Amino acid sequence: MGSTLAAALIRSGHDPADLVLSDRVSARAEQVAAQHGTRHDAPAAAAGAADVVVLAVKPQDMAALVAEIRDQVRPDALVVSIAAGITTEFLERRLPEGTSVVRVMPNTPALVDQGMSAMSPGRHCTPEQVERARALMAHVGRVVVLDEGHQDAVTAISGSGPSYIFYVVEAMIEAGVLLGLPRDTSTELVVQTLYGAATMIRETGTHPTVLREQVSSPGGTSVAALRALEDHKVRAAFLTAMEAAARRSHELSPREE
Ligand SMILES: NC(=O)C1=CN([C@@H]2O[C@H](COP(=O)(O)OP(=O)(O)OC[C@H]3O[C@@H](n4cnc5c(N)ncnc54)[C@H](OP(=O)(O)O)[C@@H]3O)[C@@H](O)[C@H]2O)C=CC1
Ligand SMILES: O=C(O)[C@@H]1CCC=N1
Repeated sequence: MGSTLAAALIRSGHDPADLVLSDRVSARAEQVAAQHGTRHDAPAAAAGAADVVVLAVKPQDMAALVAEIRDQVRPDALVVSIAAGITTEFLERRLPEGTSVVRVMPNTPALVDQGMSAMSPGRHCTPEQVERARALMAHVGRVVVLDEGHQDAVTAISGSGPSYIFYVVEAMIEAGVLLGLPRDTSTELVVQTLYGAATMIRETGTHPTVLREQVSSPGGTSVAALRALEDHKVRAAFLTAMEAAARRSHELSPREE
């Protein structure tokens, strides 16, 4: 996710020379930096040189990373975390008093500038810093600012969301193959159907229920399929799945000693 954001910043016109990438494995940072023409450095040195520090490690690695960089973070720096489950309070307690922190949940469609990010500012952020973080994420798609209490739900819906969509796409492609279509034809049919349906929702502003009803001719094929989905409790499965994701996001918040 970190390299996706770096690539997007460069696409949007940021000078690669202004970006410094880091990874636990320095050869990996070096390789990604070479790919994008950015600089790379050890985490503490990179943080010390930055006016915006983006933390993009797994939640389980966050405490160790923050301990590594805390003495180098500039007093006027803005620290942006994209980690699931890591609260602004967790970061504020570990960074020097008064450090400005923003929690952001992005998603992988940022890779094609169609990301969805939800951001929640910490206690010390000024309105200008909130705007700066918003502008940063706006380079890779849409941004909403919301209360941090909603971040586990956001993680379940838009953060992890692409994985469910890809799963449904996989299943539909497989169904096409089962019905005798060549795999590449099935893939093209499914991908364009997904793209078309998503564009319709966005461009018409019509509720998905109405759009679904428009496809479903009385006594026809769509209702036959939708009936089977209801029989298999697919709607309930989605609700349960997203509750599980939100619960997991909450579990990833390390307990304070
Ligand atoms: N993938 C996604 O769709 C999304 C991910 N996120 C969040 O983004 C974060 C990263 O996720 P993702 O990109 O999937 O994870 P990855 O494991 O692919 O990337 C994290 C990278 O950080 C490195 N790392 C770990 N500890 C340190 C350290 N102390 N200093 C420097 N680098 C370190 C890891 O090294 P190593 O492999 O050796 O551990 C790894 O290369 C997570 O917190 C996740 O919740 C948020 C939204 C969407
Ligand atoms: O699966 C995960 O934990 C991360 C957070 C949101 C999307 N991917």
